[in-house]
Amino acid sequence: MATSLKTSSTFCSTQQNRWLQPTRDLILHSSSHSNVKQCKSKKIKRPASLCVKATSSKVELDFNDPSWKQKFQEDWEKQFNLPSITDIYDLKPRPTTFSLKKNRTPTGDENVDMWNGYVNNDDRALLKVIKYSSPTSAGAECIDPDCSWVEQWVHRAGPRKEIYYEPEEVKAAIVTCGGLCPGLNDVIRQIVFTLETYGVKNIVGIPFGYRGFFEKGLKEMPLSRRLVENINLNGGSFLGVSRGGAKTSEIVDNIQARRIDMLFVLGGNGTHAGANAIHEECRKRKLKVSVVAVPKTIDNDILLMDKTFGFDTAVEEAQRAINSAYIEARSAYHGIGLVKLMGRSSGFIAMHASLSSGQVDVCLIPEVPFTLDGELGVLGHLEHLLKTKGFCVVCVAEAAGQDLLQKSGATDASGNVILSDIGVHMQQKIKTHFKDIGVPADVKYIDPTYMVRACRANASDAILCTVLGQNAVHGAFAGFSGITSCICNTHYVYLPITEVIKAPKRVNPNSRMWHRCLTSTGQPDFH
Ligand SMILES: Nc1ncnc2c1ncn2[C@@H]1O[C@H](COP(=O)(O)OP(=O)(O)OP(=O)(O)O)[C@@H](O)[C@H]1O
Ligand SMILES: O=P(O)(O)OC[C@H]1O[C@](O)(CO)[C@@H](O)[C@@H]1O
Ligand SMILES: [Mg+2]
Repeated sequence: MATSLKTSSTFCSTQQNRWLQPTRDLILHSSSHSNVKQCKSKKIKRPASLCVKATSSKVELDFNDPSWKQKFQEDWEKQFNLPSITDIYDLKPRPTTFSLKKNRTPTGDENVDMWNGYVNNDDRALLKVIKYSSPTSAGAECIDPDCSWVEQWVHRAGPRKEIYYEPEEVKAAIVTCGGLCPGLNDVIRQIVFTLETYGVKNIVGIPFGYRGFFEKGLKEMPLSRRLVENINLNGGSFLGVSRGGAKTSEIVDNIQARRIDMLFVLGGNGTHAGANAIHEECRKRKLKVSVVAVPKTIDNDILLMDKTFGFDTAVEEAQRAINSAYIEARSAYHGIGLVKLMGRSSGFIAMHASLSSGQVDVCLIPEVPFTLDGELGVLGHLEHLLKTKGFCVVCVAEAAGQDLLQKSGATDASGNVILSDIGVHMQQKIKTHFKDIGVPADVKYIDPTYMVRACRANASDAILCTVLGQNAVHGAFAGFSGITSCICNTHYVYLPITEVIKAPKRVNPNSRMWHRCLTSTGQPDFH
């Protein structure tokens, strides 16, 4: 049996704790009748999880081959190579116009050559820094059976000494798509500031997401440092956002008609897929356009990066809801505080808010199945908590426990599944349960919904936004396109969009972070 896993995310093999993360499409060959699985082509006996085939690059890894590591790294290099407008055009670079050095030489020329503040195109950052000694190490991400150390380098972000656009001739556009997220205005602001520093004069905002490219009556907004100076003081998006309308061809017609040279796209998974489609279409039409994305989502569900901007702020806001639930529960006789937090496909906000607040007794996330009823169910544990400590707080991620609910089958304008309401369901179940067993319980349910994202970025997000926004502009001037500006392993890097959109990032139930959360809540397994 060959199972094609169209994902670059860590995926759990048949053996728990054994996680593989070669960021490419993988084919897992397994024999259906035995626990010992074989690599189909080589007939090598080893667990299924260790038979890895990189289909996208047609490189099959055979770990008995002494040069497998070199092959892996060559393949990695190809995968993470940054697409550039120089791939389709024979372009001559020019010296950059970006310089922070204000001192001038006696002749009045900027002393650009002497300044060493540029990033070399060959600079790299390491994506992973832990050497796991065994696949059974907590959170291990292994490539081969011995969990060998393999360097996985990605391209360092920042200003280059040479650029591929004449700033005076550039028209740059910014668009914000998907749901709101703290920090959108900070990124818009920094993109504008940095473009102006290069000398760009023609900067426009596209209103209301991708819709602004084709909806009649929506006009582009001229942007300048003066106009965006204070927009970071408010949440939301200065340009507006929207979902739906994935009309790549029309969008690119519009880009062509408006003579846009650089497009900065702020958004989540969907937006990145859209940005990559625009980049591909521009390439097909041989347009000299750089499409650069900046990963935005409170959900923190984009692959490979430490975090997306807005996530920290959302967690901080979520903490306030948890604190209110705690105070309500603590002050009531047999109080049960229940908080539902956003996260379309992953439990990062719930896990981090539970950890940071320290007030949560039970944290439920979509990555870890649970039951409500029965001996091992959540309700029984709540009974125990009321008996032993008199009150409790539950934090549930919106995508958790969907298997317990009827599916609506509905989708939003972008095609995202509309989730059934686990918060309301749990509230009812808890009330009914305690009524049935004749134990008083005072349930206080809080759903902070949009409050966690319709706010201004906190300090750490504001800094992240500043760096990512600036680097997005540096990336475009360096000629890259189809890339995203992000933070990996604490360093600022560029990744090809294709590598980050293969699947949504999800909480690894074998990670130390989830285990830390369990230690903090003290909750048992609920299944
Ligand atoms: N596969 C795709 N190809 C092209 N465009 C897409 C694709 N998926 C989504 N889009 C477009 O990207 C935009 C944003 O998508 P979506 O609503 O899924 O938000 P998102 O970027 O994932 O952010 P959020 O984290 O808020 O969900 C929409 O206009 C949508 O039409
Ligand atoms: O803005 P909308 O369409 O209500 O979408 C809400 C969704 O957007 C997010 O805030 C970001 O993806 C999710 O956490 C949530 O499920
Ligand atoms: Mg999305």
